[in-house]
Amino acid sequence: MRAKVKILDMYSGRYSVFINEEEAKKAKLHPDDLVRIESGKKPIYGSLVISNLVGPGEVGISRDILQLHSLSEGEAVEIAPAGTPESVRYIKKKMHGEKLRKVEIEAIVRDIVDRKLRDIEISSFVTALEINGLDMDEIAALTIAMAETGDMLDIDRKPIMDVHSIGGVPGNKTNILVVPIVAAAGLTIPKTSSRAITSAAGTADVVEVFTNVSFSLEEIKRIVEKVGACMVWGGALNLAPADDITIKSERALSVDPTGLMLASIMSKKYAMGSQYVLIDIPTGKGVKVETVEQARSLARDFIELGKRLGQYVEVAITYGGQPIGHTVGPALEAREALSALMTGKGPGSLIEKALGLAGILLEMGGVAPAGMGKKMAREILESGKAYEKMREIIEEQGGNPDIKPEDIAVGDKTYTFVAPTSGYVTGIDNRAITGIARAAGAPEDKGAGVELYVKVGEKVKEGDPLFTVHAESEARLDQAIVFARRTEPIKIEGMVLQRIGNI
Ligand SMILES: O=P(O)(O)OC[C@H]1O[C@H](OP(=O)(O)O)[C@H](O)[C@@H]1O
Ligand SMILES: O=c1cc[nH]c(=O)[nH]1
Repeated sequence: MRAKVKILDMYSGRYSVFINEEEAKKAKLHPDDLVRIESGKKPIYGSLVISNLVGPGEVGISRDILQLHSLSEGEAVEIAPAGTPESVRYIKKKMHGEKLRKVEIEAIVRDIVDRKLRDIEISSFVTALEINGLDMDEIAALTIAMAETGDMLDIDRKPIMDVHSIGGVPGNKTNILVVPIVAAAGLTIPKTSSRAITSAAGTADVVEVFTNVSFSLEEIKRIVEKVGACMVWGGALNLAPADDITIKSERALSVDPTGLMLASIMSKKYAMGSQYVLIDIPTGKGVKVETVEQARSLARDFIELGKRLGQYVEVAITYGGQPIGHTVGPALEAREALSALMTGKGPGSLIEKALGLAGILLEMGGVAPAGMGKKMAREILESGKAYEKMREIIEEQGGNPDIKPEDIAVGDKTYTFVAPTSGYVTGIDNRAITGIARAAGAPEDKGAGVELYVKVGEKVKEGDPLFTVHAESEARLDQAIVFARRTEPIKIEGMVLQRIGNI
């Protein structure tokens, strides 16, 4: 059918194409059908919404589509049902546990990027990967397809360093310290991050509290050539564009299938032209990797994948048994990271992890002798050079370099949980802490999150504050309180752990 474009002032979070009820009946189109819009340029695919927001002879376009395609009000286009793409058959193959061929993986990725696959099909792909996994041939094919369906950064500098965490541990604002330390040592580090996947705050969500994170590739190039570093959101660029689309399904399901995680991380590194990559694998109870053996096996996969992509990869297995630092949630984490950069001091878990990772990168990049990287990283942090570099990054990315931790607003609806008994903190449940922060509204509500007053091993007295939940609305705060009461986020025990009766 022929129709005139009507731009609808809305974002639906997907490619939505609106058609009037009468027109849909005539054209035998049904809600959520995949339709193709032909305008003489690249065809656009979207899911059908039947609505009287548009009149007969009109096709409504949500603003999501206009982010990557140019269509103008009143433009004449042709709408047709698109039919099920062949790649759905390949997704079903993976559902049944079969190995996918390179061409099949390429077809899935292309169809994700072209929006020929709808949310339900993408979620099915993510679920099939969570259950049946991918072998290294499939992972390498997926990584290259994800990178090559997008743009590639070409910076004329050497060496190009990069760091990426597989995430999962709450409060992991570590790379916000690592990047400026490494750049202050003169190395180039164009860092891209994703938004939260399973956590309450991805690095991109936290950095966005200080400054912009959405840039074009040309802008990134300019920023990196000027200050040697950036801290940007991968999803804003047309860089491995399938990544951010699959992450939406992963976030909704709170899963991060291993093969997809490897491809997600390494496709972004490949597209940024990174030559030396450090991967952080937080390991411990309640995170993505629970044992050191599993972490070693995943480390080998990252190193092998790096070899196939021509990248030198090292891996740090880090302690992830409890949250990093004392804050969880974008604004709270931004405060803690900024304060650590300004003063060179902060919670041991944050400072030691950041210095450890930065030290490895300084050695990998050849600016610190073997074994001396951490010491050099500490000097850079404590001398204020890392903070100066952070100010430059914030400014180049359009933020206020003079921002202070206390300028950052956190959710003013609060509730503090106290110790029900005296004893020792014997465990902090990572999943429960993330769940509370997410129930409070993080990462979308930047001020939402959890502030922890105790860490494992500390002694507490009955009534001592354990943690405060921050939210931006009373309703969200209530949800977080209910969630917290259903779980046991902080375990307190005396020296007698259990009493076994004589029965
Ligand atoms: O913890 P979850 O949300 O599962 O993982 C996502 C986070 O992990 C990575 O961290 P970084 O950018 O290397 O610091 C991602 O980029 C993202 O910020
Ligand atoms: O960028 C990231 C980080 C963790 N897991 C992913 O899938 N991507």
